Amino acid sequence: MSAISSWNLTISPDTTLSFSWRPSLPSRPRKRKTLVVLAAGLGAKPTVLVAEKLGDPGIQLLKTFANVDCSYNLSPEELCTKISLCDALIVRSGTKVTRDVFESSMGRLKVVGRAGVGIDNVDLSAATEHGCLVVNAPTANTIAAAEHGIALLTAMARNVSQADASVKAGKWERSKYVGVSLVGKTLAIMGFGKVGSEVARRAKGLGMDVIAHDPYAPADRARAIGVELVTFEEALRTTDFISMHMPLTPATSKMFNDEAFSRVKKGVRIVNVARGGVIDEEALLRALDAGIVAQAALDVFTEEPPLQENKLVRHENVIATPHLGASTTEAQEGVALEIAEAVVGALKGELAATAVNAPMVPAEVLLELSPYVALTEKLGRLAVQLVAGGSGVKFVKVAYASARGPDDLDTRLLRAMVTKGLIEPISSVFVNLVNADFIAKQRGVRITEERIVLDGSPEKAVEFIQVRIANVESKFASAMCDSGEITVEGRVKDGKPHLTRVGSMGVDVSLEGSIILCRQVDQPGIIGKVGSILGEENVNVNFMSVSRIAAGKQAVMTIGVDEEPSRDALKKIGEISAVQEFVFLKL
Ligand SMILES: NC(=O)C1=CN([C@@H]2O[C@H](COP(=O)(O)OP(=O)(O)OC[C@H]3O[C@@H](n4cnc5c(N)ncnc54)[C@H](O)[C@@H]3O)[C@@H](O)[C@H]2O)C=CC1
Ligand SMILES: O=C(O)C(=O)COP(=O)(O)O
Repeated sequence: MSAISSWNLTISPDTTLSFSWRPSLPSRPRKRKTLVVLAAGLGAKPTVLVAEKLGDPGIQLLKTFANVDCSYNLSPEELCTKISLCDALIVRSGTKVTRDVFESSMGRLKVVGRAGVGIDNVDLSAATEHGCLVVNAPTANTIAAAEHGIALLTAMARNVSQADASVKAGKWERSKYVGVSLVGKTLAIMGFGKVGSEVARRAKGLGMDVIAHDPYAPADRARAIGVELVTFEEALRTTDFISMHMPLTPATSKMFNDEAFSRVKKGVRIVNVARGGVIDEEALLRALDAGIVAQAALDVFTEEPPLQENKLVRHENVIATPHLGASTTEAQEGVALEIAEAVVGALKGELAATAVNAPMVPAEVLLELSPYVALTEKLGRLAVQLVAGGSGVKFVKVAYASARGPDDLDTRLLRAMVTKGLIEPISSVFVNLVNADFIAKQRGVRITEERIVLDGSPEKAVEFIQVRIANVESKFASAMCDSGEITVEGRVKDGKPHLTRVGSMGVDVSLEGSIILCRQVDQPGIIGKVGSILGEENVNVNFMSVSRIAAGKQAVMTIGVDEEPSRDALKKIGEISAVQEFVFLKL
């Protein structure tokens, strides 16, 4: 049995929302907390599999909360076998977390923690499809990677590795190892993110002219440290040194290929502490052989470790290190703590600040939206249960009535909750913020969102929310509104979710327990009859509202009940002669 019985996004009034974050380590840059809620129901201690060497402070922190299984160098098969017994997995760059891993976990794996930055070794689509959160440790190794980039840059320019090997071999080859100077040379940073900008700062200190190519980096951030952002073309054409700092993505894969090398300044020198895959290694070899690239310093390779006979590694103008960018004592300590905090937090159902495959909802937004989280899930649950069997749910509209401007209301969390409410009652999948959009798409449910713009004060985030299902029949005809859609509407009153409309009728019941919707001839005595059937069964009525469609003709009764009435009781309600239709809905 899984220690984590289920994940859900419910922030109901009885679910604790914790915003108490451990203070960042002094050595780590403070990050702006953007948060994701993934609440986990807790049973026994969860199990965390640490599949690669992780700093001791991280292991100790994990042990305060979980059973920790440190099993290094597992084969892919061994990892797949072990994973079905684990709630979380922590890896570095050496473990491929493939689709097979998620499939083999059979739903138990809830968090993958990447103890570092690059998440190209984790199949994010598979993680998302399996509702598994992926978190990384994005800041603690920045400086280490930047320092290693500078170490490689200077070592390459002065032939340190080759000269060292030569001296150790008993030689004294001073004229062979004349280097090139860095001062006054141009360095192009490819990927002006955390590592790239730290390399830029340091290179400026060495007297280099630094330019950068990064289609997504803000020019003012670059300008602030005296770096000009340029096009890829310009970077290739003008620079003496290139340093890679972009992530490996489909867009950056083999970004440096024959074509790119044909456009560089002859004799360019290249440093790569990003990922081997951003360079077409065969093309680099050709460029080195042709003297187009004078030297390369590589910390990362397409295949790690590279084969012994790898011609690039053995090339006399190449220096290589075994993916050491993050390998300083300080960085490994920081990374271990950063990832352990993230994984423990996610397992506890706290807020994940470094989620990679889920929208990150800022803390202040989350606090504000938390009452609507329960409301949206319950509206989704009610709406789908009103659909008559046989009509597939395909088109769902969620309308938010708010006086806020369109950019002032982040609805991703609420949409995910509607999806959860819609899909969970009719399937065995569980839905969370990670997989909601994927599951909806996979099941062919198109969820569109719209605004009902209200006048007035934008202080309250949402006044009311409607969930509408189009192109279906309803098992409770009165739930269809004039537009022919099943419609339920709710609002938050005193912090609690309330159902305020069904079809075109205004109702008012607190969304607790379950609901009986009943349309009857508007005549005295019906409420009493239904009440006594429920009373005989010991079913407590917690809320009731009656709305008349037409006086003396029809009325709809909405009854909130704490317990589920027996089939017999429901049958008896249906047999009351004035009752025209009724439906029991579980929340
Ligand atoms: N060798 C090692 O041990 C280490 C390697 N790394 C690698 O360095 C990479 C960068 O790390 P951070 O700076 O922390 O990440 P980051 O996310 O702060 O920066 C990456 C930058 O690359 C840019 N980028 C994305 N696509 C691009 C493209 N097509 N062309 C140019 N720029 C592009 C992004 O806009 C972003 O500014 C990581 O993804 C990881 O692969 C990071 C740490 C250690
Ligand atoms: O953080 C990264 O992206 C790195 O490449 C570091 O990799 P490592 O954790 O040292 O295997």
